[in-house]
This record gives sequence, C-alpha cells and structure tokens, in this order.
Amino acid sequence: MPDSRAQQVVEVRAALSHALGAAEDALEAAQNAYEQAVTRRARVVAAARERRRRLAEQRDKRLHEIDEQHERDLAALAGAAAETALAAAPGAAGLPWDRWRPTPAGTQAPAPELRVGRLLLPYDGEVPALAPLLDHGHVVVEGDARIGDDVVAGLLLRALGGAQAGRVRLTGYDPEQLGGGLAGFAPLAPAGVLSFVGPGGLPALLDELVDHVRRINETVLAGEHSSLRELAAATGRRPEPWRVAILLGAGRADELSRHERGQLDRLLRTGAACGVHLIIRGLPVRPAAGIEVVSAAEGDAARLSGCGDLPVCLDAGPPASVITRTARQIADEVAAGPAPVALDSLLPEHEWQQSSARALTAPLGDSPQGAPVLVTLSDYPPHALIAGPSGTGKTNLIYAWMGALAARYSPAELAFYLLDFKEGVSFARFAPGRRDPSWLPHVRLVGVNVNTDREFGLALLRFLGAELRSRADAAKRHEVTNLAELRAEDPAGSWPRIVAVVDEFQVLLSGRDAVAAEAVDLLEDLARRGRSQGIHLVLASQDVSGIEALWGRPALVAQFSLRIALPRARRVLAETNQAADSLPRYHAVVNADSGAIEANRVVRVPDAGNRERWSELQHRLWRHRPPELSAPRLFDGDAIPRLEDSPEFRTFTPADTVPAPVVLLGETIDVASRSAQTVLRRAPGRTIAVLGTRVDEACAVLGTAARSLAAQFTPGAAQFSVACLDTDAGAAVDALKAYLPAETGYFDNDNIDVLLEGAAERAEFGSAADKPWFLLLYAVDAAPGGTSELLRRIMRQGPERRIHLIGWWRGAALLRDTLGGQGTRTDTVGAWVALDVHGSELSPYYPGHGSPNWYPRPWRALHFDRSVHRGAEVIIPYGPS
Ligand SMILES: Nc1ncnc2c1ncn2[C@@H]1O[C@H](COP(=O)(O)OP(=O)(O)OP(=O)(O)O)[C@@H](O)[C@H]1O
Repeated sequence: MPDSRAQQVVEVRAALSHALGAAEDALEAAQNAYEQAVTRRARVVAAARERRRRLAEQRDKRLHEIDEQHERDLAALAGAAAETALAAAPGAAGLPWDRWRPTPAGTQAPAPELRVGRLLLPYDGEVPALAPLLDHGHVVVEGDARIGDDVVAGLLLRALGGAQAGRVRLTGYDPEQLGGGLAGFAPLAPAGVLSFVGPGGLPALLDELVDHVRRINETVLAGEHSSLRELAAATGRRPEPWRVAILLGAGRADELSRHERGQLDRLLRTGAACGVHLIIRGLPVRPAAGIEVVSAAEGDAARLSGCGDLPVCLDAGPPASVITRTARQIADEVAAGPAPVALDSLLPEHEWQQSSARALTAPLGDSPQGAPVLVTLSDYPPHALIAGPSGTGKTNLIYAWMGALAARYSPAELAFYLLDFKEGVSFARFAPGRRDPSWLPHVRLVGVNVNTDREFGLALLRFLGAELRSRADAAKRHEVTNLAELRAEDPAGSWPRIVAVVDEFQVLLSGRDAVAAEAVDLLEDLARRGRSQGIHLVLASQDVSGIEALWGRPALVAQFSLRIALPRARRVLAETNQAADSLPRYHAVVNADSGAIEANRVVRVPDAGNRERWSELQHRLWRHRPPELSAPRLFDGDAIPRLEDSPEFRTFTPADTVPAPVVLLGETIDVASRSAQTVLRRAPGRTIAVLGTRVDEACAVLGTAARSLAAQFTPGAAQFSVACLDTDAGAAVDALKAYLPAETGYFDNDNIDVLLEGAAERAEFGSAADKPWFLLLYAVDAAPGGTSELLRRIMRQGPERRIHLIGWWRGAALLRDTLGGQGTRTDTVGAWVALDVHGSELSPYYPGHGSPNWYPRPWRALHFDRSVHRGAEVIIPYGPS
C-alpha cells in the first residue's frame, strides 16, 4: 500500500510535475503570444500614426494648393477690375491727386466715370471706385459732411479737368455756406464757367435747368437722337456744354416744396441725356437708376451704391492749390476763347459758280451746332450794319465775308467798293502793293487813311448815287423794277451787285457840317433805292456813336435790316436783345431782322486775318481774273500823288497853238483818279491865286501849274516868266527850271517891276494874237510898293490878251490888298487854291454870301474856279517828282 501510496505520490507528483510543466509551457506560450500581440499592436499603432500624418500632409498640401489658386483667381479678378476702372477713368478722371493734371479730351467726350476712392479687396494693387457722371447720371453724397465735401470737390475737378475748357459749366446752390463749399472753384466765376444761385434761388435754377432740357430735346435732339452723347457720336460734334448743378442742401426732409421735388425728379430722370447732371448733398432724393449714392465715411466704412457691399476707402479731397490752379487755367482758356477756325471752311468746292441775280449769299462761319451760317444781301435784307468794339474782330469778319463772297461770285457778279475811315490800312491788302502785285479782282476801289479826307467818302457815295441812277434808267428803259429782272432783260449788260463797305463810317457822319449833311442824304437815298438795284451798303463801326449817328434817321436805319454784332457790341441789335454781351471771342450774332431777338443766329467766324491764307485765296482768284479787268483804284490819304501819274497830264502833248491851256493844280479827292484843273481861256478873270503861308504846298501847286502848262506847248509857243520874291521858295523854283523852256525869264525883288511893267503894258496894248504869256509869281505880296497897280492892270486886262497870272499870296488879306483893299471887286481872280486860309476869309472870293466849308489841314488845299464850280473842291497837291 505504501508503495501504492508512494506510487500514488509519485504518480501525483509526476502528474503535478507534468501539470506544472504544462502550465509553465502554457504560461510561456501565453507570454509569447502576449509579447507578439504587444509587438503587433505597437506596429499597428505606428502604422496608424504614420497614415494619419500622411493624410494630414496631403490635406495640408491640397489646402495650400486651393489657397494659392484662390488667391490667383482673386488677383486676376481684381486686376481686371482695376484695369477696367483705369480704362474707364483715364487721365483727369482717375489720376491720383499727387499726379493729377487736366487732360482735356480733344474732340472726344470726357470720361463719364470719375474716381472717388478705392475698393478694399485682398489684392496688392489698387482697384479704383468710380462714380458715373457726365452723360451718364447724377451723384448723391450722403454721410460724413467733411468727407462728403471732399467727394464733391473731387468729382467737380475731375469733370472739369477731363473736358475742354468751358465745356463743363457749373452752377452752385449752397445756401448753408453761401458758396463756401465751392470756394476753390471761384476763379471760374468771372469766365462764366461757374455761377451761384442765392439761398432762394433753387426753384428758379431747377426751372431753368428743366427748361434747358426741354429746349435741347426740342431743338437740338429734335427727335433724331436720344441723347447728346448719341448725337455727338453720330455727328462728331457736341453742340451743347455739360451743365453740372451742385445742390448742397441743409439735410432737412422738408427742404423741397412739391414743385421743387417734381422738378428735381424730372431732372434726375431726363437730365443726363441732355448733358444736365446733378451732384446733390443734403437734399432728399429717392434712389433710382442713374443715381450713384456715395455714403461718405471714415476708413473702410464708405460704400458706393454701384459697388454693392464692397468696402470702399474714399480719396482725400484734391489739394486746394490744385483746385485753384486748375480753375484759373480753365478761366484763362475760356477767356482766351476757342482756337480759331480756318478761312478755308468758308470756301466753296467750285469757285465763281454762283449767280448774284437775286442775292448774294455766303457763309460767315459755323453755328455752335456746326452748321454753316449763311448771310444774304438781297432785296431783303439789303444793307448791313456791323458793330463791335475795337479788337473784337470786326475787320476780320469783313475779310471773312468778302472772302466767302469773292470765292462764290465772279467779278462779273460782284464788285466791292471799300472805304476804311480807321487809322491804318486794313483794306490795302485788296489792292496791288509794292510787295504783292495781286489784287482781289472784285475790288474796284479801296480808300485807306481817309479819316481826315471825309470828302472821299462823299465822293464814293456820289459815285454810287450816279451808278444807282444809271441802273434805274436802264431798268426804266427795259421796263423792269429790279436787278434780277434787269439782268434777265439785258443779259449782255454788266450789272454786278455792288457791295460798298465803309468801316468806321461814323467818321463820315461826324460833325454837323456840309460833308456830314450831304453824306446822310446820299446814304438815305442809296439805302432806300439801292436795294432793288443791287447796290448794298455795309456800314461798320466800333463805336456806339457810330450807330447813334444814324439814330436820328429812323428811315435810314430801317433799311439796314441785316445786323451783325460782335462780342459786347452795343445798340446794333434791338434794345432788349443782349445776345452780344455773352458772345465768346471770334463769334458774332447775325440777325437779318433788324436785331429782333428771335432772329439771332450765333456764328463762329474763321480767321481771315491770316495773311498767308488770305493771299493764297487772293492769288488764286487774281490768276483767274478776266484779262480786261483793271486793278482797283487805291486812294491812300497818306500818300502824296505824283503829277506823272495824273491821267490828264499823261494826255498832254506839246502843240504850237493851244486855245485853252489847262492848268493842273493837284489831285481831286475822288473815286476816279483825276486832276483838279482850271482852263486859262482868253477871257476875263482867268487868273489863278494860291493863298496861304505854307511854302512847300504853295510851291507844289505853282510848280504843278507851270509844268502842266509847259507840257502843252512846243518850245517857243508860249512865254513863261517866273518871279521868286520869297527866298524860301528858291529851291522849288530852281527845281522847276528843268521843266520850263530855256528862254523862261527869272525875276526877283530887284527886277520884278521890270517884269510887271512889261506885262501890264502888253495887257493894255498887246493883241489877242500874241502867244500866251504865263507869269508865275511866288510871294506876290512881297512885291515892292507901287507894283499893285501893275498887278491889277495885268489881272484886269491880261487874260483877254492871253497874259495869265498865276500868283501866290501868303494870305487872303494880302491878295485883297493887291486888289485894292476892302470893298474892291474880286472877280478878276476867277480861280483860287487856298491852303492854310480859313473858309471865312475866302468869302470875298466865293459866290453868294457864304463862305466855303474849309478847315485847313496839311497837304490839302481848296480849289475853286468861278467859271465851272458851284462849290469848292478839296485837292491834294502833287508832290515833288
Ligand atoms: N475769327 C478770328 N479768328 C482768329 N483771330 C481773329 C479772329 N477775329 C479777329 N482775330 C484777331 O483779333 C485781332 C483783332 O481783330 P480785328 O482787327 O478784326 O478787330 P477789329 O474789331 O477790327 O479791331 P479794330 O477796330 O481795333 O481794328 C486781330 O489780331 C485778328 O487777327
């Protein structure tokens, strides 16, 4: 049993040991498995971490890529926006203030979009924030007052700077600050670019703007275009300026009456199409299309209605110095006026093609709308009155008109007679000159420097009067009543329309003397009857007095129904017609209805003063002139005529017998160049006295007389004796010797008595068959005492025996002494030439009880010949050869 117990123990032990071993194995296996599991877990964890890290990395990379793409897209969008904005607001519309300058858009419209600030976008560059104005809409500014002021100033400056000077006009309504809000722009006011309305002026301003819009719709757009912008695009011309009204209210809701609100709404609706724009602050306005609302605020809190919710940073206001400088510059440019237009714009495509049978029609320039303004002279209106203060372009306008006419009508259709009473030679260009031999073929007469020779004006009027009569006679013969009919009945006749231009005509009418009286009578007759005979008067004056000179003659003035007023011209239009006051430079109001307001037409006159342009036209027409056409007569009051040029003198040929020798004395002041003459027939009174103290002029007259006589006789056919009793005349007498026959006798104080005794004796005892004897006595009054009786005998009886005395007395009273003193008869002196002798002193030698109208003036004389003259004539002594 023990064995079995032991056995059992052994067996138990063995079993236990086996169990233990198995347990240990199991433990080891479990431990191994555990360790493996731990290792595996660690690997899984590590793998999981690694995967997460990789995923995160990939996500970050992708996110980064997305961010980058987003930024690129945003930048592209912002760049495009910036580019568009810069293109929409170029130059003055968008430049920042530190680089800002006006950039007037030549003939193009200024930019409609104006920069007010920048959009705040996550973008490196700048994206301008723009507000549309000109031709597009209106701007309402709300919010912060100070910043709002800056916005308004900026908009105005940009709008002004982008357009040509004067094309944007501002009107300010600022009752709170009385214009203070626009103070920097004040220099624009004198030039008319900026005007203010007072505190109570809003209704009137709104009414006026509404009216302006209505007028543009009716007369400018006239149903053909929907807006001025469209009209400008279609025609290339912008007829009306932009009008910007700045309405700065006080911010009260009840600030506008019903009427004002209605007008404001109308303007907001319809103004932009007509170039009327409003910039409004502090007035209640309902939001609507075409109105950009700027909410002014600091920093990024500002907004623009056109930019939605995007934050905007508004620009600071323009520097005050930039505003004032620009305003001054614009004002100066406006005052200086627009650039001149060229004369060529008035010329037709084909020259000399028009007939003047019914009228003379030519453009004078362009209207503000761009259409040519045609001016007509015909039965109505027949005559023109032009007025303009000195320097406003009156002469230029006459040139332009003449150029336009001369290019359209040939010289057979149109003739000009020109007279300029101004100092200067503005019409001389139409006549051949020393430097330029050409002339305007239509010009028949040019009178310059005639301001002291009003007689020349009279001569022109008399000439036209004679022409009028001859046309009226022809009309009667052909049984017609006007030029058009006459030309139809008499196609071979020469009946050009005549245009007589008298510049500064008031000089002719000034003074209450015989010249003025006759001139007015002649003018009246010409004005009344000239209309149907194709004679047209164009009177120009710079001076109100010129127009007023006519005012006492309503019948005369009424004939001048074509009125042309240059800037600031007065009285030429109707009393209430102030159109000339606001004319820009180089413009004129043309009015074919005696100045009635409704007939006003504004014209921009081209520059015809430019010599080169003018001579181009003149030369062209001159080269085409008909060969038979002679050069115009140029009467220059400053020129001293020469005897050699006298047509009469040129006809003289020496002869053995001359029954009626002609004495030339000087040039008459006349339309045709003509010499004053006295004929020394064998008849009582054929003595010529030259009276006055002026040595040169007296010598010139006596010299002319002697030379003209000598030219008519063959040597020896007439006897000449010359006595010089004043040493001052010695040189003139010496110079004369070359022209007189060799056997001429010369005498002085020492032997004058011998000459006079011989002449007196022959005067009494000679025969009519004797050859003529001409005594030329210089300073006769200096002859020794006792010779007067001899002189009287010569004068009384000499002419019958062909002895003629041509003497110079140094005063009218001295001639009287020679003749025998007060009360003696003066009819032995049948002809005289007075120099510096007053009219009243000449009455003894003048028929009737009056005396001639004569105010002595240098190098002019008064000639009277009892045998042929009714009145005395003014002459110009011929100068030395
Ligand atoms: N339409 C124009 N375009 C360009 N320049 C012009 C024009 N009209 C006038 N001018 C210039 O202005 C100046 C004055 O013109 P103009 O001599 O015609 O004036 P006016 O009124 O006749 O003056 P005045 O009576 O003193 O002679 C001239 O230098 C002329 O060339």
